[in-house]
Amino acid sequence: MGVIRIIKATDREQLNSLLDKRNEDIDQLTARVAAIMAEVQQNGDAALCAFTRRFDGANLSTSQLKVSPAEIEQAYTMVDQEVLASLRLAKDRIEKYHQKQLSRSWFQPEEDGTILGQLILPLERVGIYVPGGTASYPSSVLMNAVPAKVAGVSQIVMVTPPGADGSINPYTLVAAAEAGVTEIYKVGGAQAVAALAYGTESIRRVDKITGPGNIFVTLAKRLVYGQVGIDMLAGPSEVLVVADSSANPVYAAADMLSQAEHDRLASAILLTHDTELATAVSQELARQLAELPRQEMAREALANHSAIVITGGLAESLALANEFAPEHLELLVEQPFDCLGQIKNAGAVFLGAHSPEPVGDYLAGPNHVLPTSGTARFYSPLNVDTFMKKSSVISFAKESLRRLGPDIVRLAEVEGLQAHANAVKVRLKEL
Ligand SMILES: NC(=O)c1ccc[n+]([C@@H]2O[C@H](COP(=O)([O-])OP(=O)(O)OC[C@H]3O[C@@H](n4cnc5c(N)ncnc54)[C@H](O)[C@@H]3O)[C@@H](O)[C@H]2O)c1
Ligand SMILES: N[C@H](CO)Cc1c[nH]c[nH+]1
Ligand SMILES: [Zn+2]
Repeated sequence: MGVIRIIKATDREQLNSLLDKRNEDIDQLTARVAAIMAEVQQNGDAALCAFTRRFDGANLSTSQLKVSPAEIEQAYTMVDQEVLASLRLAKDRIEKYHQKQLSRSWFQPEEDGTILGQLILPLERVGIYVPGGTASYPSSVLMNAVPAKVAGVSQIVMVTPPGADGSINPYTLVAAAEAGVTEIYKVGGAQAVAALAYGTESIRRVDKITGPGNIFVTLAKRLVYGQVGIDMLAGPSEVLVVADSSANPVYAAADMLSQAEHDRLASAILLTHDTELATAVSQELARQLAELPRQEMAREALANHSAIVITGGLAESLALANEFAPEHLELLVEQPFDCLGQIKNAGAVFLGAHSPEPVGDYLAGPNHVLPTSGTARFYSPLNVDTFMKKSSVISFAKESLRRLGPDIVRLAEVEGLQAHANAVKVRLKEL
């Protein structure tokens, strides 16, 4: 038995267990997450400090939850200048890409003077979750804060778990300063999501929570949805590689491991009709895995949430990819653009041998906060619209009401809503 199982696409039972497993853990953990959130709702900052001690090992007083300007200044003295330049390059590319998404309010006049339109406005106060449990994620700071800034959000509140010494990774802090984050709090997990949703003594509640995180963060966002807005469910990372005989097994394995190393619950799947490639990728995975610092985590992800699936051909691989609706879909095939028209469900699609998934994680430009667990069936990547909301605008001219009023009255009466009809009738009498 290798580091990953090889199954046949005709083995529906195995395939279903792979698909269902994604929700198994979710059901088991929801109660635990709900209990954490109830505690924050009742005890505010004191609960935040207690959970931060328990889960992150950091002993913070309530007055230390908020990152001070001095801590940000100190972070700038600690970072490598080359990395800072790379962060700035990434920020620029992400900003340029997201500027293309910005929609503006519009107004459409009609001939008789009626004006219809849409106000498109930024949200006022958003909370961005930046993961920080087992790795640090300055890239996720940029992916959240840059589109928020492009949208025109004035208050961008960041939460991220501290290390055991109570500090935040300096690159995370510097990325936040570069991207225009306005408040930063040292708290992570479900407790941070609860604080953003309900508010505590030191964290004022927000209008919407965005950002990725582990299963605890993702379930917490699901629980507060409705009380606040959320972007999507962006949980443990996933990559699904569709490969034909032209694919390089070294590349396929490296790309699968790039996501497997995120989390024990991460998933890396290869769909191919070439059995020789399947064997070569399996061997490569074992070889490359042995050299990774986070091999323990990646090994678990490969063993429990991943597979190589042998399909009957490229068409079947693509159909199955749509069924998985993965966060990241890589097309390691000879003619990737020929496949694009058949893709229905994927957070992001990476075409060809020179588009490994980490290109998108860091600086291609598109957002790396993407839907997981099959939710790419209905969710989109984080984008500028996530940080905006719309109001319809209706200014009816006298002539429009005279002409269309009788239709409104008929439609209201057929619904049995006489008061609605009357609001038009009292005016029609005078027109
Ligand atoms: N889908 C996306 O767009 C995307 C993007 C980047 C990262 N990710 C994912 O983000 C995640 C980052 O995970 P992470 O763990 O490193 O950081 P994280 O910040 O998401 O989670 C760390 C927090 O989890 C909580 N936690 C840990 N164990 C707990 C337990 N037993 N009970 C209750 N709470 C507990 C703690 O509060 C801790 O502070 C990974 O799953 C990665 O794949 C997803
Ligand atoms: N692959 C992650 C999204 O699932 C994003 C990320 C950030 N840093 C590295 N990777
Ligand atoms: Zn990644």
